[in-house]
Amino acid sequence: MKVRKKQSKRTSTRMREGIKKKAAAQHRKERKQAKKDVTWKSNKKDPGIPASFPYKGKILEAIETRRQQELEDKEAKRQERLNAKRQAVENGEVSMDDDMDAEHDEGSNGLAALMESAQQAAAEYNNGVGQHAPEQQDEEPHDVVEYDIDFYANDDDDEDAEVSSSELDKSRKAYDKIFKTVVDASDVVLYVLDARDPEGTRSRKVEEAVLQSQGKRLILILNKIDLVPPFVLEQWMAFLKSSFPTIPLRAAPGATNASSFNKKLTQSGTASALLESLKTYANNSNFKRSIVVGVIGYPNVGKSSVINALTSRRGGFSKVCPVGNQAGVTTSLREVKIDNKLKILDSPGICFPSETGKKSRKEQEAELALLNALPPKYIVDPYPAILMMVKRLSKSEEMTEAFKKLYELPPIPASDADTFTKHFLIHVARKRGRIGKGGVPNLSSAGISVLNDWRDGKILGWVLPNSSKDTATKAASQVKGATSTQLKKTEQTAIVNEWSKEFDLDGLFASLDNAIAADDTDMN
Ligand SMILES: Nc1nc2c(ncn2[C@@H]2O[C@H](COP(=O)(O)OP(=O)(O)OP(=O)(O)O)[C@@H](O)[C@H]2O)c(=O)[nH]1
Repeated sequence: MKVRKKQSKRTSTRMREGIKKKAAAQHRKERKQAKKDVTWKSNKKDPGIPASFPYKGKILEAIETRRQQELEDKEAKRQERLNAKRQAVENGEVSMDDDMDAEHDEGSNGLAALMESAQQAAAEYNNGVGQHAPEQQDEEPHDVVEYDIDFYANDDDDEDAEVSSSELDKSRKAYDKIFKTVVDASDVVLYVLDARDPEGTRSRKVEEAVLQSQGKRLILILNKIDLVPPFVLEQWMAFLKSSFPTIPLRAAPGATNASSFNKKLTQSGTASALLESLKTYANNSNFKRSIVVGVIGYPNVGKSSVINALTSRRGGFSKVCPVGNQAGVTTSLREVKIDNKLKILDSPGICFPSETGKKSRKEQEAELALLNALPPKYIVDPYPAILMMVKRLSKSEEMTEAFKKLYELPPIPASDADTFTKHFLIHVARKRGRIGKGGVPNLSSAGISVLNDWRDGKILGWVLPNSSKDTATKAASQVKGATSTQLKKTEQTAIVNEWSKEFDLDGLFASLDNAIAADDTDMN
C-alpha cells in the first residue's frame, strides 16, 4: 500500500515576508490612529501644588530641604569614598591617576578637575605639543607671531619627574610646573587680578616666588575695572600700589548687558597704556634679546584677554589667544611676539588650593565658583556659592538695591541670609521656568543661572580692601619661608618706587587718574 507523504506546513519565503509586511503595515496604521485619538489620553502633566493652597510655601520648603539633605548625604558618601581611595593611594594600592579619574567621573570635584586640566596642560607642554590652532588666528594680518612652546622646554625637570617615585609627587609637580615655567621664562610677570575680588584672586605664593627670582619684575594687573564703581577701583589701586606696581585694565569690552562703570577707562586706552609701559621697560633694559612678559592668574580673570588687548590694533579686537566666559579655556602655554623687544606668554589659569587649605572643601568650591574659576559642569551644588554671594551683596545698600532690581525681587520676609537665599532661588526658578516634577522649583538649575549672571557681570558685586588691619603684612606673614627682608614695609616701598620708574608708571597713572576722577564726577 502506498503511504502518502504528509504535506509540509512550511510556506514559501515570499508568503512569509508578505505576512510580515502586512502585519507591520497594520501596526503602523494602528499606532497612527492611536495618536489621533485623544479620548483615552490622560493629562500626564502634574499640575503641582495649587497656588491657593495655604501651606504651599512650607511644603515647597520642606521638599527643598529634603532635596538639600539628600545632596549633602550624597556628598558625604562621596567624600567617604574619596578618602578611602586616597588612603589606598597613600598605601600604594591604587595610582593617583585612577583616583583622579574616579573623582572626575563623579563630575563633582572641581579642584581635582582644575588640577587635572592643569596637569594635562603641563603634560602637553612637556611633550612639546604645538600651539597652532588655525581657527584661533586673527583674520587680519598682524605682526603677532606664535612660537612653538618647545622653545622653553626644560629637560632637567623632566629628568626629575622620571626619578620621582611617588605618583602623588609627580602630579603635584605637573601642577606647579605651569606656574614655575612661566615665572622661569619671564623677565616681567603680569599677575592678573579680578577687580571685583582682587584679594580672592591673589596669591602671596606667586609674589614670593617672583621676589625670590633675581631680576624679575612683578606687575599687578587689576582687570575687569568696568565691573566696579570708581570708588572701589580707587581704593583697590591705593591698596595694591603699596605692595607692587599696579595697573588698572579693561582687557575686554565686556558683555553688552554687563555693568560698565569707569567708562572713560576704555579697553584700547588702558591696554595701550600698559603696552607703552612694557615697551618702556623693554627699551630701557640692557637685554640684548627681547624681554618675555608672562601672564599668570586664576582661571577666567582675563589673562588671554590681556594679550588680545595688547595685540589688538586701533581699538579693534584681536583673537591671538582663545577667550571664553568659562574657566579653563586656556589649556597650554602660548607665546606671542609683540615686536622685536617684546614677547608675551599666556598660561592656563592657576589656583593655589593649598592657600585655602584650612577651609572645608565645600567652602573652597563655593569660593572658586564665585571667582568663576570653576567651569559650571563641575559645580554640583551652587547653593553655597549663591549664599556667599548674597552675604557679600548685603554689605552694601547699592549692591543690594541693584540686585533686587535685576531680579525684580518682591519683599522677602527673611531674618537671615540662608532663608533669604532659599526664597530668592525659588523666585528665580519660578521666573525662569526652572520647575521640576510636581511643580517643585529646581533650585540647583536656578542657582547655576544666577552664577552665570554673576560671571557675566550682570550682578553688581565687589569686595573692598580690608583696611582695618594691614592685610598685606598679615598675608605676607602667612607665606611659608618668606624672609623678613621681603616683608619690610620700607623694602616693599623701595621696590614699588624703583619698578614704577622702570615702567614709567607715574606718567601712566597721571592720565588714568584723570580719567577715573572724571568718571567719578560723572557718577556723582
Ligand atoms: N567685563 C569685562 N570682561 C572681561 C574683561 N577681561 C576679560 N573679560 C571676560 O572674562 C572672560 C574670561 O576671559 P579670558 O581671557 O578667557 O580669561 P583667562 O584668564 O584667559 O581664562 P582661562 O583660560 O580660564 O585661564 C571672557 O568672557 C572675557 O570676555 C574686562 O576687562 N571686562
